[in-house]
Amino acid sequence: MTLVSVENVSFGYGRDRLVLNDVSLTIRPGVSIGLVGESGSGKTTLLRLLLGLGKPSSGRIQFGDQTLEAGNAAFMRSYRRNVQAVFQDPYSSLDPRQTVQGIVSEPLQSLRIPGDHRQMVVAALQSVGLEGDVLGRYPHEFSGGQRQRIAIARAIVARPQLVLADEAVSALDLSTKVRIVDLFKELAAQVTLLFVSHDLGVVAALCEEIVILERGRIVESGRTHEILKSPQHPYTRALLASVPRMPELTT
Ligand SMILES: Nc1ncnc2c1ncn2[C@@H]1O[C@H](COP(=O)(O)OP(=O)(O)OP(=O)(O)O)[C@@H](O)[C@H]1O
Repeated sequence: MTLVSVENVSFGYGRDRLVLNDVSLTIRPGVSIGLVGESGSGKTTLLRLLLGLGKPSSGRIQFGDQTLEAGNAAFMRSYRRNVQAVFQDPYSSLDPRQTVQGIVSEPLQSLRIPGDHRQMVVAALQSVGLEGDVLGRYPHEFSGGQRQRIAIARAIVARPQLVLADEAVSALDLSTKVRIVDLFKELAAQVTLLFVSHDLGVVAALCEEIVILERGRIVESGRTHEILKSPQHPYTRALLASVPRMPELTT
């Protein structure tokens, strides 16, 4: 079964250079995938296309049996219900004028999801390790790690099938990073993750499968432990050699 498939997708911002070149990958329910590559390899661009924030120059993205079409409002509503995102910077990704209640309930409101929103928000906050007493507080009252928990609560409150995380732990200090990676690990039992990172150590700790992107092309993909054990492509070997692995994350 397939949740989302990226089929032969190419994309360029300008006319002359492709930032993504014939990229194909399959996201299956329950199988978290790490998308790894150096800065500029096209990870964020692929995530933007997966969110419907841009259109492939060629190829397509399928959600079930439907093709992702950013202009199709009805499709996008059901897609957004199922596909949510967490971004890198927990300082800029939360609206400073909104309370935690407002921030976390935003997908419920914009997707017009019926039910007791307050209760759903409290449940989402609890599953990221925050208590309901934070509801009336504002982002500036929280640390970076707590803000990232709030952003994760917002991503899971509508019970999506897939969460796209873009360098979601990169801006955090090491001990906070370890705790948020642990939280993502717990979440991976309930929701499929596409975890974008330049940090192979983090991805190895979280994802069953890895896709390696080099300058817009997939050079290697497969099961994480196999790729870590015997990387086939020189680029993967170079990435493995250059990334400091964190022992507490790789067990
Ligand atoms: N809005 C844009 N307009 C033009 N070029 C862009 C734009 N956004 C990204 N690029 C270029 O596309 C390429 C891929 O960028 P992208 O941000 O997708 O890579 P990345 O792997 O996510 O890198 P990073 O880890 O640094 O975020 C880079 O060469 C970048 O300069």
